[in-house]
This record gives sequence, C-alpha cells and structure tokens, in this order.
Amino acid sequence: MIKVAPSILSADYVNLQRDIEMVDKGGAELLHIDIMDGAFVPALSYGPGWVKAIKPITGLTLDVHMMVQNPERYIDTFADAGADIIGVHTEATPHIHRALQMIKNKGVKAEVVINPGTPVAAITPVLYMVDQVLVMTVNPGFGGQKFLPETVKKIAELNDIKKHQGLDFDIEIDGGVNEKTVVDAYQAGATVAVAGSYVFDADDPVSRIQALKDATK
Ligand SMILES: O=C(CO)[C@@H](O)[C@H](O)COP(=O)(O)O
Repeated sequence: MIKVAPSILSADYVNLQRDIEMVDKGGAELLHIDIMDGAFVPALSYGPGWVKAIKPITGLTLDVHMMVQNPERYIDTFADAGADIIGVHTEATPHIHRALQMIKNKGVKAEVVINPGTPVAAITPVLYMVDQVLVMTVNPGFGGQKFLPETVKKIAELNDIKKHQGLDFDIEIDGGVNEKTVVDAYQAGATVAVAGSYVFDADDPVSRIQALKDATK
C-alpha cells in the first residue's frame, strides 16, 4: 500500500490548520510542502516560516520539496524550521552531492529530485546517500497538471537499481496523481504518492487518501 503525502499547494490557506488536521486524521503519512522561488520555477509559494508554523500542529512527516535554484542557500534554514525530509533538484545545482551532504549533516532525511526530462543516470552517483528519490511525474511548478506516463519507466529503473545495489530509499511520485495513475507507478516501485488537487479539491479529501491506498493494496 502506498504512503500518501497530500500537497498543501492545493489546500485552503485560510483554513490550513483544519486541512492539515483532516489529512493527518485521514490516514496520510507525510505532508508535502512545495517551496517555489520564482526562478527555478515561475511561481512563488511560501518559505521556512510556513514550515515552522506547521511543525507544532501535526505529527505528519514534513516533506519539503525545494523548487529553488541553488538550494544550498536555504537548506539550513528549512532544517532549522522543522523539515523532516528536504528534497533538492539535481537540475537546480552543480553541487548535488554537496547539497545532499548538507541535508544529512543537519540530521534531516535527504531527497534528490528529477524532472521529467532528466534521466535516472544523472543521479545514480548519489543514490547511495539518499533516503528518498522524487520522480516528478509532471514538470514542476503548478498543481493540477496531467500525469506523464513516460515517467513510470524511470521508477522501474530506480527500483531495479535499489534492489541490485541493496539500497534503501523511498521512491516518491509527484504530479497528476489520482486513483488511476497511481497504479502503474506503484507497480513499478513507487512507495510514496504526493497528491494535491486530487485530495484537496475533492468534497471529501479523506476518501481520496483512502482511494489511493485502496488502489495500491
Ligand atoms: O510539486 C508540485 C508542483 O510542482 C506538486 O507537489 C503539486 O502540488 C502537485 O499537484 P497535483 O498535480 O497533485 O494537483
């Protein structure tokens, strides 16, 4: 059964605490927090102050996805704010190894992220040091996009490497996830599903978390 990480990008910001408590009680395991800098991706979202504010109101694992150019500049700040996992894009820095080392040195779980246009080969040298790999299943920057099925083969490739090299990392998918698209990704080896609009745009968000779990039993 897949672990579910609702993305607060699609939550009701005015009632954020209500929405977080709802998905927490509703069976989610992680809370996905998208940091967008207006440079690596066009949009701006929120910063470490949000992570700090959310930390005391939930026991969910805070899964911080940095869509930020040169993320090394902010790793310490997000770690100090309470992030449990910090994800950095390999496309956003010439120093992905150093960025992952910085995350681990802060005692936080390290995640490397790849865009749909980036091959798995780009991150194989750092797989030994990560706790999670995020395979973007849409181009990053916006919620509500369509799942790109061609990304599923990268999940399978990562799962193979994981088995053959005896590595132990979660494989997360993000973008266009629903009860249909999650199935192939799960069968290929995905262990964590981020879902924004599918969960928060629904009349009953908790039923959507359950639907993702039911689809991957
Ligand atoms: O990283 C991102 C967007 O870049 C996401 O986490 C979105 O929040 C996913 O939204 P949906 O596709 O699930 O609506």
